[in-house]
Amino acid sequence: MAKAGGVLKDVVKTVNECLAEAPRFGLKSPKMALGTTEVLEAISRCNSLGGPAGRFWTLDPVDGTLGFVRGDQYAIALALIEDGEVVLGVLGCPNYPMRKEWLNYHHRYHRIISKLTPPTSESWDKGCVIYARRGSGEAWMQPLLHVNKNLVWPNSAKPVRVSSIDNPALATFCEPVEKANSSHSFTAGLAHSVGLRKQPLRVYSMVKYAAIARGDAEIFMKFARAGYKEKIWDHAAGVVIIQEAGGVVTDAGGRPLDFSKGIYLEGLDRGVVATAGANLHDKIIRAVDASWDSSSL
Ligand SMILES: Nc1ncnc2c1ncn2[C@@H]1O[C@H](COP(=O)(O)OS(=O)(=O)O)[C@@H](OP(=O)(O)O)[C@H]1O
Ligand SMILES: [Mg+2]
Repeated sequence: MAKAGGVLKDVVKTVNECLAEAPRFGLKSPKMALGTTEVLEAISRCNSLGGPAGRFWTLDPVDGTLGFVRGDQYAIALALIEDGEVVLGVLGCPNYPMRKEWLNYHHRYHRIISKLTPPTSESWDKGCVIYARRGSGEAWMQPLLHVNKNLVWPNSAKPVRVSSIDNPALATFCEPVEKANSSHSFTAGLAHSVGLRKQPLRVYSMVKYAAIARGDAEIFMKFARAGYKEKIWDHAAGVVIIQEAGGVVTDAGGRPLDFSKGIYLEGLDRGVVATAGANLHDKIIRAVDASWDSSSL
């Protein structure tokens, strides 16, 4: 209980610190700091079940729970959904490495490497926030700088764009780390049939979406076991970010993910396929069709 009280105090403090920053974004701050009851009341208003009409936020406070507890990749994913369409997506990726090769390393190795390689002054070591607004044709990446052990968020976002690689032999595909979350054997078969030559990049969480948007990988595939229903908060932010960065995201039938049916991606056809471009996307979708019936999914 004492611990929960401490967390609540921290939450109230953080909420008020954020509200005090509102004028920087052209919004009004409340005249007085909010008390615990008011913050709890605001939180308990979060009861949307989604659906086709209206406007709501969807938040995954820790996406990639396993990655988080292992000190590896995880994401904080926030998206705004309006009338069933994702209109804004923000992905906080606190462990996203500056160098894409580091995404491959085992996290313990990565930790050692990052200790041995001090961050350079104008660059960053790890951690970024990626965001995009529907229809803007742009996605942005704000590096998180670690200054004197504190996270600093200077206003220095850079545009990100998907990779221009469309040759499968040069493309990297990423997928969930856990076999239980997506069939590694099915994606290995697909990879072989479309001519992907590189080892899969297995990364926890929606950092996979971030990797496609940043151009650090070209393909993301997830094929969960039959009966598993994907949740909107595990995809919404990533989908709009990849699309605005120039990529393609659909289900395995080539249809857009449907965020208008409540908390699940109802009607999702087999799995999720995100790619940097249309050519890779066509190839994957055709390969799924060709091999689906003989798969055990
Ligand atoms: N059985 C099963 N099949 C498919 N998907 C599942 C399954 N169980 C959970 N989940 C959801 O997948 C989210 C983690 O997906 P990842 O792509 O990060 O997978 S992995 O951790 O890299 O293996 C994970 O998100 P978090 O709970 O936020 O970690 C779940 O929402
Ligand atoms: Mg999640």
